[in-house]
Amino acid sequence: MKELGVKLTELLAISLGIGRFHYKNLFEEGCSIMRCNYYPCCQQPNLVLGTGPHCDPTSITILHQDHVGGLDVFSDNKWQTVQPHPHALVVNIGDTFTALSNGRYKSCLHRAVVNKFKERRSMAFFLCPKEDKVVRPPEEIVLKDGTNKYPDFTWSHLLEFTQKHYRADEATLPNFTNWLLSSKP
Ligand SMILES: O=C(O)CCC(=O)C(=O)O
Ligand SMILES: [Fe+2]
Repeated sequence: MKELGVKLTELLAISLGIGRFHYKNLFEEGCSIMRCNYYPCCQQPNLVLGTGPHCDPTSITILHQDHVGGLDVFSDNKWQTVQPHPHALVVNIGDTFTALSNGRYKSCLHRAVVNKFKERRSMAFFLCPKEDKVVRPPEEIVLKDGTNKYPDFTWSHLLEFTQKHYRADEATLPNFTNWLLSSKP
């Protein structure tokens, strides 16, 4: 999975007009995360969310959902179902890649809903940078954009923020930025 994730960063780098292997080093030695989600059936699915609305704080998520379905993404101002496909994986951009692309790639707001009749499983692979390496967009992009939209940070700091201080939601990145700037001496 990590190999696939790193390949995806190559495609993203090409699309940004920077060197294909620009992000390779950052991720190759990173300690990525695999999460297995289990959603039991629920008598009152309208009152419950399997996973509340959030953007993944990580860089790229590669998700496999079973045939039941329940993943929604927020797009064009509404929640839209991502239909499960047995031969397809879902790839989402996370907050760290938003920062790495100076905001050109937006992290994807999503959630998982439950249903009354069928339990559901999904597996999410989160590509993470090496913990102590600095997350910073490429110089070429910052020069073109005229500004660095986010302060430099390390994945270990964002991980700490989302594990100990803040439950990931749609505003993790701006809140993390404020936390980082206010906690710096
Ligand atoms: O179960 C799903 O489809 C989504 C899970 C998810 O968003 C996550 O694990 O971060
Ligand atoms: Fe997620």
